[in-house]
Amino acid sequence: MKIGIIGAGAVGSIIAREFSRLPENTVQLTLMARSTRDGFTILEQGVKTHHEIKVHDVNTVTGPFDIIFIATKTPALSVLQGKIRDLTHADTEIIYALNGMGYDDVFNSGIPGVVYISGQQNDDYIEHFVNQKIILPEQKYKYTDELIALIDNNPSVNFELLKSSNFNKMRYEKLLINVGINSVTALSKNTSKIFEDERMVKLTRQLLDESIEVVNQYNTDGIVIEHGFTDYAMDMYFSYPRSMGTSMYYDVMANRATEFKYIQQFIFDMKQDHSIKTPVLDTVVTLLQAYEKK
Ligand SMILES: NC(=O)C1=CN([C@@H]2O[C@H](COP(=O)(O)OP(=O)(O)OC[C@H]3O[C@@H](n4cnc5c(N)ncnc54)[C@H](OP(=O)(O)O)[C@@H]3O)[C@@H](O)[C@H]2O)C=CC1
Ligand SMILES: O=C(CO)[C@H](O)[C@H](O)COP(=O)(O)O
Repeated sequence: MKIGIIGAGAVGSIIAREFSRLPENTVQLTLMARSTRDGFTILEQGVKTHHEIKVHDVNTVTGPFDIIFIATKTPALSVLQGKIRDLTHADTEIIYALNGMGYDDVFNSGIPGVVYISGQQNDDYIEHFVNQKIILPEQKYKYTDELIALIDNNPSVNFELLKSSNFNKMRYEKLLINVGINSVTALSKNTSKIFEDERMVKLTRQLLDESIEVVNQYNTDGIVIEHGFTDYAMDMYFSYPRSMGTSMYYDVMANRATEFKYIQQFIFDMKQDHSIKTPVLDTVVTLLQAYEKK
């Protein structure tokens, strides 16, 4: 089976590191990014390890692959639209290893994923904080089912690639997790340290409460997010290392475009009338929109 991973940052490198432990006679792996390099270094629990997994310039690669993981940032999706034809065949399964919602139709055979991998790409190494898990919708997959079986039968691969019949709810929950922490870390330009401040906790809770209300009132998937989800999300944030940022925080710190269009803006756009007052969400979206104006 031929697997391509586009994106060799915090998420793509962890996927590549784990899948590279699958037997070569079952999986041929190609890791791609915007530029070529001979490998990458991951810092985990204070230890740096170099992995000699070649990163190819995506523009020099031709497929076709049976499975492609897209682990870029969402602004790259439009750039990849032209390239993807060279990398796929009629049955290629394209898995979005991305945060956010609203981009599923960019590729015809796109499969959404809920990504729980937390890390940060620095200049010469990638810091991995917690989790290595991707959840997919419960359905039959020609190639991905085979990959899941290979992972399950290889104890050296420490990666959870799961299917869940509860996928739609999990996806909204991950979106809400990102709306909460990504907004406040990006806009304060600070890491999870901000949750030492009671006012930041209160603000984040209000943002989550408003966003949950929007999701519950307007989603068309029959999803109900329990109001206790705010406590669950806050407990998750409190458990993060204080030095851990979010992908949106790192984007803002590096003065890059953010993924707000498919995260905060997606929830904001769900509102079809003014029956729900969402002052914190509205302010967050306005500030992130203003940040994008270059
Ligand atoms: N970081 C995190 O903790 C988490 C991130 N996510 C989500 O996962 C996705 C990936 O995030 P993350 O790994 O942090 O991102 P990074 O910024 O660390 O890495 C992005 C990678 O995509 C590559 N890339 C960007 N544009 C293109 C392009 N046009 N063609 C080919 N490659 C491209 C970059 O290439 P190059 O290296 O050459 O610059 C880089 O390797 C995002 O949607 C993010 O929100 C989800 C959960 C956690
Ligand atoms: O859920 C996570 C940890 O696994 C996320 O990494 C965390 O909530 C921050 O968001 P991002 O996905 O943008 O890094």
